[in-house]
Amino acid sequence: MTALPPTPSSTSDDVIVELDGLQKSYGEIRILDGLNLKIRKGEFVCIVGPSGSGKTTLLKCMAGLMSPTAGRTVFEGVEVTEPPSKLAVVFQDYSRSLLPWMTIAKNIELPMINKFSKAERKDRITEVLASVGLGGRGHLFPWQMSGGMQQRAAIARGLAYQPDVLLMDEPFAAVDAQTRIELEDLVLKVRDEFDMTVLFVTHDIDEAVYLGDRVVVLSGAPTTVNEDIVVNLPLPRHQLDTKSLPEYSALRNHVFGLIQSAKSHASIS
Ligand SMILES: Nc1ncnc2c1ncn2[C@@H]1O[C@H](COP(=O)(O)OP(=O)(O)OP(=O)(O)O)[C@@H](O)[C@H]1O
Repeated sequence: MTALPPTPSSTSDDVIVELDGLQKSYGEIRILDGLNLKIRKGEFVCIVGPSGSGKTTLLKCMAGLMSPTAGRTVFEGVEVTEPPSKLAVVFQDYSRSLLPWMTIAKNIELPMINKFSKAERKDRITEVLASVGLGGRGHLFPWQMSGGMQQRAAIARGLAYQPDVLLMDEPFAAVDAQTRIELEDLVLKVRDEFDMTVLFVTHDIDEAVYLGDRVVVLSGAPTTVNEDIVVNLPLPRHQLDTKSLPEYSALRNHVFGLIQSAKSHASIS
């Protein structure tokens, strides 16, 4: 069997996001059980875990959309107590995150209105639409676009104010398989273009191993980090070449095994 890469060393000066004993309970039920994690600038970190392990809860706490019960998230050296301006979130449900009565250009402009001049906003809209393959489509309304195009628009909106960190919660779960492949490669491209750190939650183990520089595997709730795996697959990733590598199969099998074991623990306890 191919040897698995080592667990990353977590001490580094260029840590951009740190989870420090993050705990979250809903009433009496503890979901996140003291998570510790360091994410370095420029990393693409995928988070996988069994259904109900608290992935969305974790992202909401990191984004300042929800307060933890204990512990904290530190973003660029500052404890998160409200949504940080240099952090953007892309959710799974693009149909609810885009406003249907506004064109795509207006949707993208909205979060920038009090931050940039009109001319700057116009330039940024043009730039991000081109980056996500929607150049010249800004005049369309969301309901005039396919699901894949709407999700591209949602990504463009996240990119428009040039966040340092992009949090993505199952962003491609609602699109067809072909579109999903295109969007995976799109997100790798914009990560490089915009020099961003990406934290990407997914159910899809293949997707996590394909995209990630690291894959963080969560246990079942009450959730801790089960394993933090460095993905040493060559860059740039390629849908066919990367997925044909024995190292790719070894990693995906390893992650699959961890999730299965977390699920069986969850059903026993
Ligand atoms: N606002 C809330 N109030 C009470 N319980 C909640 C709330 N939000 C989530 N939960 C519960 O917390 C647990 C974790 O939910 P969460 O959505 O974070 O998990 P997840 O890993 O993202 O799930 P999935 O993989 O199914 O999307 C679930 O049992 C859920 O029912």
